Amino acid sequence: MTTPRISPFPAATVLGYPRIGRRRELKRALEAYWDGRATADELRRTGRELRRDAWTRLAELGLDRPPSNTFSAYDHVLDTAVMLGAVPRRYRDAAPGEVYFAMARGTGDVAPLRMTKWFDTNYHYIVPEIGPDTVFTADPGKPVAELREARDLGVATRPVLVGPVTFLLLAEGMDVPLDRLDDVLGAYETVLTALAAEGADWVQLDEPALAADRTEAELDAVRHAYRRLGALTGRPGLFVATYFGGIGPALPVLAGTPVEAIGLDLVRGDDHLGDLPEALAGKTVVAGVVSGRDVWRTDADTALATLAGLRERAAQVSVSTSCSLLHVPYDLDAETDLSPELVRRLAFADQKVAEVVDLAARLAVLPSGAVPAVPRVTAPPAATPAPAPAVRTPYETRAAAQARHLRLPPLPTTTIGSFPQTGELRAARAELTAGRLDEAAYDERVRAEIEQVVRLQERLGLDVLVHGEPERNDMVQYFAEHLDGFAVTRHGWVQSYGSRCTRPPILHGDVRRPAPITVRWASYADSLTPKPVKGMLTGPVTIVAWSFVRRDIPLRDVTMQVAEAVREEVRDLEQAGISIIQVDEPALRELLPLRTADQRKYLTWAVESYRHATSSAADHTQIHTHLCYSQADQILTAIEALDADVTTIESARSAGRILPTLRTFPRALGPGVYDIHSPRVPTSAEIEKSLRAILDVLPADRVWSNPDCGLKTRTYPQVEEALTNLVTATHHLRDAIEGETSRSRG
Ligand code: MET
Ligand SMILES: [Zn+2]
Repeated sequence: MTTPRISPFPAATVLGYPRIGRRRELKRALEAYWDGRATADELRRTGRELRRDAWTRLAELGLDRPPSNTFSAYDHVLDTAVMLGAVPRRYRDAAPGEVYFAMARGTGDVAPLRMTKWFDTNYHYIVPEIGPDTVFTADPGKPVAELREARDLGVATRPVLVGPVTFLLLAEGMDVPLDRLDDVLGAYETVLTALAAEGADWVQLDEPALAADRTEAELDAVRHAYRRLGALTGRPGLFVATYFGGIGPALPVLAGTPVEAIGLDLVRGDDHLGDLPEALAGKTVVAGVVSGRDVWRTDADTALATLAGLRERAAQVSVSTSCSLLHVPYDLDAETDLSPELVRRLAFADQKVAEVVDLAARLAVLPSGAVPAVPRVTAPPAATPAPAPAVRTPYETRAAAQARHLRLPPLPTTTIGSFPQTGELRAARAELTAGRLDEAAYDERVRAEIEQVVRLQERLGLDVLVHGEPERNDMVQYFAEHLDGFAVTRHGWVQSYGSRCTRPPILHGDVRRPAPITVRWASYADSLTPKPVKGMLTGPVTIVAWSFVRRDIPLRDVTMQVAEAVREEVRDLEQAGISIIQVDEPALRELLPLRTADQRKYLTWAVESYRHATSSAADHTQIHTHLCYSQADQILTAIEALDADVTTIESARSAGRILPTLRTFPRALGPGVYDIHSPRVPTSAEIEKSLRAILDVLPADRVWSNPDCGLKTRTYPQVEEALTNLVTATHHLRDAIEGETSRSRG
């Protein structure tokens, strides 16, 4: 084994940087390309410009040797799959330039790869498919090209790759994905060699999977992987970045391998600090003291104390972000509407880069051995509402009261809330924001839209109607805009997946509801029709999950404050005569802690907050909840504990895989019968088949018929056709059920 000659790791760094563009240039370029309005060359040019801007900006901010290969045309896990040659056979027929997007988005005939959330973030990655006979053929093209591209601009960079262990653990298609480790490592060796030949002195391998519970066998795989890569001749320096939490037992394992640098998330995983293994003495510790997951300014004194303490124990300490800055907006300076008091507390990506640079400078002049005392911060007392007596009467009693009150047919048909957001509606909203349209005129447009949506649903013959959510730009932001304690940004976009971005609100103070939020829209819809109209609210957990949340009081207390506001809204909807109220919690699973030991505590307060929000409802008021995205099976007990009368849940997209686990669910359920993510309209035969599969596992008197999720990303023609088919299929089965009931009554 030859010991590589490796230059010192930079004193300050970031693990990654946003890539969608300050004005969402990548989003626009991708969508233009997909619609045929732009060529592949134009798309490539946008990519090059965005990379150039990122490297230049990082250099301006004082960062030496920034990361490269953090750009992605869609997703970095997908990039890794392609780099390793793991392209499933069914995509190989796509035109050469189209294979990548075929995997991400599907083609006319082939469905895309599955997509799911990246650890406990709201970023979604494309799930690689690895089978026993996947052939790994390394293609270092992308990381090598970016390294070269940056060098041509005069910037030396550190290529970033998803690490082999995390890559395999995220893949599906094998019972024990790590069985393929040696084959994958062969491909990584080729890539590392190519990068070294191109002049990379360091390569960053991201292993966030180490922040979750890992078995002994998995830790053995980590040891094996980094011993093997470490033994490679002529390789670059290896920096293994871990993040999203402490890595516990994986730390001594990593420290026992030849990797030169180890990245630790010291924002979430400060439990590391107590027992840093001796072996770190020879390593560079890349200390993630600046949070990459939130928008708060770092407390410099606390961070400096941590860094100085670490320096006593490691060969070198580099100051870093806790994870990639992918999860925060670009630049606070672009925000002109935030209050100065709030701005003083905030840091977006560029401000965080400045923080790591500044901390590194302060650490450098701190005499060695000097460990500043950690300042004590006392959290302000919070105004948390005491949980309400969170029990409704037993389900059977409620269900009977609701049946009398609502008189719904078997297999009631409904939708999840949103209807298509038309271009006109978005334009009207933009006009309102720009001050070219007044509130009254805007409200008129919204009402007109509500009326159309109600008429459409009546025409389609749906049983429980919705108002269609036309007033909402987003299911969280809309509530944030109407609650005290939140601020919303103008340009604070964060990539959610592919070309999709969200603008998370900033929850910075005590939450209060100054006035009813949704009541007038729901009441208006209700006034137009004799059919029941379902009120539509976002649940407390989802509101906090999709916001940047204050850290001075526990998340549980923040969530209870939000729950109190939702509770007031539920009460007001009920008083306005709305007898079905849906409180959505699609993010319940997302906040689930990565470590099993922490999960129960979270689920307890999450459920408590939901029940606080909904438990004041009268017996005859039917509470619905909605969850989407797969993996609901992992938290089914908590979903049951929400105690909603009706739970609608995504099922069609994942081909009914969740159904067997629902067999014993004690209350009514609406597993989706129509995948709203696809522009393809399902036939009534297909929907009937889905419904039959549901009726195979659930009693007919507890089943609802509805799509997987809201319809706002679809077009009206698609929605009309799909819902027509949904109603036809449901009526067909309903007739059969009613026939049976009358026969058995004899
Ligand atoms: C991501 S869940 C969305 C639920 C919401 N009520 C909608 O229909 O859009
Ligand atoms: Zn949904």
